[in-house]
Amino acid sequence: MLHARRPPSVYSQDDPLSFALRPPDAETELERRARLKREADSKRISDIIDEQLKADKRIFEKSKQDVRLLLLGQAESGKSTLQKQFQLMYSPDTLDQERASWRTVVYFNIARSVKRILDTLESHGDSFDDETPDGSYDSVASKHTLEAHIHQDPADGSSAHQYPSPVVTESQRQIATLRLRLSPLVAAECTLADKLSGGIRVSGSGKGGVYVRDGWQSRSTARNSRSRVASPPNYSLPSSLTDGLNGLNVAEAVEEVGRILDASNEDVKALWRSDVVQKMIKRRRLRLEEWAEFFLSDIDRVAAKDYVPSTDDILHARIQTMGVSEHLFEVPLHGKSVIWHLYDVGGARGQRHSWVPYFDEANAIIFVAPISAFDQYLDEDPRTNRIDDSLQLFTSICSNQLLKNIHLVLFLNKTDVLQNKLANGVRVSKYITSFGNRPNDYETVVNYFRAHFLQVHRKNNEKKRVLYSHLTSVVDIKTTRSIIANVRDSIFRDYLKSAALV
Ligand SMILES: Nc1nc2c(ncn2[C@@H]2O[C@H](COP(=O)(O)OP(=O)(O)OP(=O)(O)O)[C@@H](O)[C@H]2O)c(=O)[nH]1
Ligand SMILES: [Mg+2]
Repeated sequence: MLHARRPPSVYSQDDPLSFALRPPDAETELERRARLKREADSKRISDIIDEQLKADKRIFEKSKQDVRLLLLGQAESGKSTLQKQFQLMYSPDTLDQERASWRTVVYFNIARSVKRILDTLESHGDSFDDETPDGSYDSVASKHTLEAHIHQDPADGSSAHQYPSPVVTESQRQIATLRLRLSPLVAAECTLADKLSGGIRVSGSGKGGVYVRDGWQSRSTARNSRSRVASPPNYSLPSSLTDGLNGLNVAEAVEEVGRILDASNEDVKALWRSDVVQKMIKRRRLRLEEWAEFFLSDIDRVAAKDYVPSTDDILHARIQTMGVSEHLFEVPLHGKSVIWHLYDVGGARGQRHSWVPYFDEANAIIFVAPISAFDQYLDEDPRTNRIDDSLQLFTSICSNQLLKNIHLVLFLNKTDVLQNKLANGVRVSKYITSFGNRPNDYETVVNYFRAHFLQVHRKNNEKKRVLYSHLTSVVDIKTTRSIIANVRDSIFRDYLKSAALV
């Protein structure tokens, strides 16, 4: 075999690239130095690019080890509240930084609740006949059979009935006066909604809720000024105060609403404590959300001049999520830290399409179902019972092929609200026919609903995956903290197995 001898040159004679890089035959010393410098510069740049590529690859490899947790469930189920609890546990500083911006939401929640109370009173002619025998409203309440998923008209007793009274009573006169005096606060509701949403209106937002996207906090941060202008001495607020709200920036508008609330404090209290409102609540003619009662019952504190939202206030404040918002946390594991991506989604029907792109990469889901909602109907579709909707949604999550191998956790939430409803005599069988004659106590009701969710899971579980279920009240810091620790450990166990780290 012939072995051709190569010329003793570093530049191959045949390789076109080497040929191109070959120094010119007649190179001066100056040209040689310039060429070497050029080559050194190119190599330096090339090395930097290589390093960058390696770093990107390392980040990519590392991000493959991140945990991606989806919080799913219908609107108002408690997903964002749970996200706040994660934040409180793993990134409390960021919650502190946002604290001031929650004042806008709390004021908005109060203004909206006052408006709802006044609207309901108006539809009843500002009076309420308490003499109607107990249970008479329930004769029109529709019933639901969970197994059959039958949707009927809710007619839940909240529809408007006129109680015409030829004589204006003292109580009606009082309400009419309060309505007038509270008009600046009611008018402020619209402005706050606009400031919070950045002017975005979402159709089908039910009770007229406000949707916010990720990062709304920076838009609505208001200075918590301690040197605010003193409140007007009485309640006769000039209409220019509210007319001008729209022209103010967010911080100024919130300060202005703070002044209005401070001045209206006694009127809000009088309305909230009035016999007619309390009777309507007791007889379920007026149904306020959890957060409305929470803030109205503590109006002296919230309406105070130097009000700063407490952590409890932040957990109770209500604002609807739009789309999907991602929150990053460093969660410790065996002395190292793992990045958790928490995806908090909008749960209303019109928002659910935005969840799907996150299914592929997710490691775990917490499905949040509010079991207190047996007597409520969807804002988006008033014919659908909310527990029924939760069960349908859970069915589609359990049966989704993309989610077959995902760690699945179920939170049966709002147990405190359920307890209150049952203690106040609300009977499950009025809304859910299949509940039948079972005792209307907490234990029985919880077991009944839990059994329905477990059944959905069992029927859609070819892969024999475990379902971790918890009874929760995610506004409660202490219990939620220990449940989150429990969920974290169970997710990590699966995570370590799949990462083959044990
Ligand atoms: N009392 C009580 N209130 C709760 C509980 N969980 C959530 N809430 C309240 O219910 C309201 C709705 O909760 P969110 O966390 O905003 O609901 P969500 O699931 O994020 O709703 P969307 O963003 O519309 O999908 C808030 O005012 C919460 O404070 C609970 O367990 N008990
Ligand atoms: Mg939310």
